[in-house]
Amino acid sequence: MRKNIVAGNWKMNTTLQDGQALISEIVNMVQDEVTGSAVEVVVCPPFPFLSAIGRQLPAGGRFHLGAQNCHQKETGAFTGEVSAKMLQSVGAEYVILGHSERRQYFGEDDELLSQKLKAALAAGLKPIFCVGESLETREADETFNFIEKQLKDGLFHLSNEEFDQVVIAYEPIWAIGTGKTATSQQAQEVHAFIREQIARAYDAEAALNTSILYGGSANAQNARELFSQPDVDGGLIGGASLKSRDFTEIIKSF
Ligand SMILES: O=C(CO)COP(=O)(O)O
Repeated sequence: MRKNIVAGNWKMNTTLQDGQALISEIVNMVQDEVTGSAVEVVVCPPFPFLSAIGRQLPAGGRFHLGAQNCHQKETGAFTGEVSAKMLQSVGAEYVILGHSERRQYFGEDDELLSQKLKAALAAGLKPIFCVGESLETREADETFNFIEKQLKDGLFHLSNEEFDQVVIAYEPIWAIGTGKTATSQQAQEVHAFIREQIARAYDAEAALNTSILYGGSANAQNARELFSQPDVDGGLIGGASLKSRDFTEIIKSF
């Protein structure tokens, strides 16, 4: 079901203590200041903090717990890895998959991501599936072709029922951590294109029902303008999710 979502991707940041202080501030601020608007908040801390941070989220409210990755297998001899089922068992509801940092630094390709998607869905997790082009691709005027291929090869193999559970995040690589946000027009253009591709691969209803988030230097100053676009249903926030005031302001931007 299409919802407004603000998700914080903490990446490899904070200690347990810093993370607990951060989430306690965020929960208090959001509870005090965000009253009416129907926006879901997903917090994605590093693996070791999931349980502890999850316990700090008020149950049954707008807060939800997410992880940043999972392994494609359910169990087994994969030293150092974490399965989707494990994440589910500590309270995670979402998992980010296909982030450009995973694709770039850990060699995750469409084939592997397809397996991870299946594993996440089988464990009852909702994937936040990321797509996005590099600066080179944008400058070569290949953005739409590139996104189309990422969706086709990575995501559109899912059944209708499986796809229903998926949130998509458009994260142009050139905007991640660079302070260079996509303009609201650039974001809207790609989001509308993604929706069109969903309609083609599934149907119009699936397209209308999918939440599509923007990520890449989204902050307290530009969130309102980005979120006002008709096909932008929220944000996947990196740096600004580590500052309680900024993250709360982004949540308040709806
Ligand atoms: O990669 C991101 C979220 O997943 C975006 O990161 P920044 O908000 O730090 O640019």
